[in-house]
Amino acid sequence: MTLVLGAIADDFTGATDLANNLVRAGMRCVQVLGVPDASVEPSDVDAVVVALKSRSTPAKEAVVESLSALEWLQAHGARQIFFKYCSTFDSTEAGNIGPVADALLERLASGQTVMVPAFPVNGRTVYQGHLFVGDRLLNESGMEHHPLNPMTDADLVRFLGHQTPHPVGLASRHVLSQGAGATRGHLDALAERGVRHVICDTLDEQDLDVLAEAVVDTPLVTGGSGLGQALPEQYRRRGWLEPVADPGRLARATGSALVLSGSCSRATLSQVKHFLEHHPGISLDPLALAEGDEHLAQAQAFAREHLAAGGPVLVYASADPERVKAAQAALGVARAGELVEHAMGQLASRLVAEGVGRLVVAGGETSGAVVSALRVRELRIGGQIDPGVPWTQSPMIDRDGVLSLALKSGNFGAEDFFIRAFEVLDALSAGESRA
Ligand SMILES: Nc1ncnc2c1ncn2[C@@H]1O[C@H](COP(=O)(O)OP(=O)(O)OP(=O)(O)O)[C@@H](O)[C@H]1O
Ligand SMILES: O=C(O)[C@@H](O)C(=O)CO
Repeated sequence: MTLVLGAIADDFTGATDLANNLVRAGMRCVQVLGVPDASVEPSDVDAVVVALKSRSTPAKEAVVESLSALEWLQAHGARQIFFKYCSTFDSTEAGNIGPVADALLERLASGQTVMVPAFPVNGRTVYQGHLFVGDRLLNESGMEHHPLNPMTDADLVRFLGHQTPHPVGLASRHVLSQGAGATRGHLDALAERGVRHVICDTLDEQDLDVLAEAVVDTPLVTGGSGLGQALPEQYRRRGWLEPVADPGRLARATGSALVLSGSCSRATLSQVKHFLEHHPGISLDPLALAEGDEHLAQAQAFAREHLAAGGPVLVYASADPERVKAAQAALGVARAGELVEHAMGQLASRLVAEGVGRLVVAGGETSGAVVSALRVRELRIGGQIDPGVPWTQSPMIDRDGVLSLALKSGNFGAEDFFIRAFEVLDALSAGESRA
């Protein structure tokens, strides 16, 4: 089977976000977790999104994994490659976006790629190369407190310049406003001057359409999921896609309802607060996790009791910046994160074994830890809960039935997300397959 699009996502929620937009724009798409074996054949799909957990790993590891994903996607004929990173450009100065993009370009023998992080429906826009979250610059949006990759510079041309030895350029709104032809011409002119990475301004969906038309024939595109919502129309115009009746249909969801939250992003903190006003929840503290198994056992017992009473129930490590900093000062940044992620993975596998069948996970790294612990290999994408977050399903590993999973990016979703997600799932599995 020849793929139209092969995507490599640097975290699991980001992969789901992109897959969601591709499905909503009419592509048949599957999300695989990790690089599949060479023998795995994608069938009846136009796109595969390979979800990696490479956002916060050392750059060399991220490059090796991304190239291995590329090899698999190329072996299945992908016409275009999409490197998906966060709409808030999450990475450290020594981080992975530049090195991975450079390595992919080299392997694809291509001289240039666009960088389009914007996702306007979720308030991520780029103007004069500066990334905004709503009406705030990235570095004043709360992202400056991110536990793993605090974002302290909104100027993406400058920031990416720290991550690549190659020149970084800009396609400004002024250029985009002249249409796809002018934008293509601008990119070509930059390429002639050796500009390898082009940060693209994007204010709205129309800008995404212009960009998609300008780059549909380039071997590599990079960005957030916004570009993924615009590319399928360009593929259709080229006759590469068949019409699909309902690419987001899900099976009936069963089992009890659990929320695991390891995200400390602003949106998640308000979702945790809102959930706790209506349903039971228990917090996990990395300092207590470091002392032994007792703390995790208590959380598990609490969740089990409330799941038996009907659920939904929440287990959360989500904490405000001061508490996160205190844990990191005592344990180190990596160790604090690992303790929480390990605990979330353990809870997920134990509680799913006991009957949880509907699971919401908040946070990309947290989602990576949870789906790895659950040994989930592939996700079918269903209807959307909020922009960027669909319900997905995977076969249960050790028994019959399906596990319904919603992997929520830290800053996505309305305040009532953790509660409404289960209502949306009920509606989806009652036969209304699109939210
Ligand atoms: N109380 C805490 N103290 C220190 N670290 C924590 C705490 N709670 C969670 N963490 C860690 O913070 C990190 C949060 O990253 P994660 O990717 O899960 O969320 P996010 O960044 O909000 O989501 P996304 O990447 O989807 O935007 C994880 O490594 C998690 O283990
Ligand atoms: O692009 C986004 O904001 C999300 O899909 C994401 O990557 C968060 O982890």
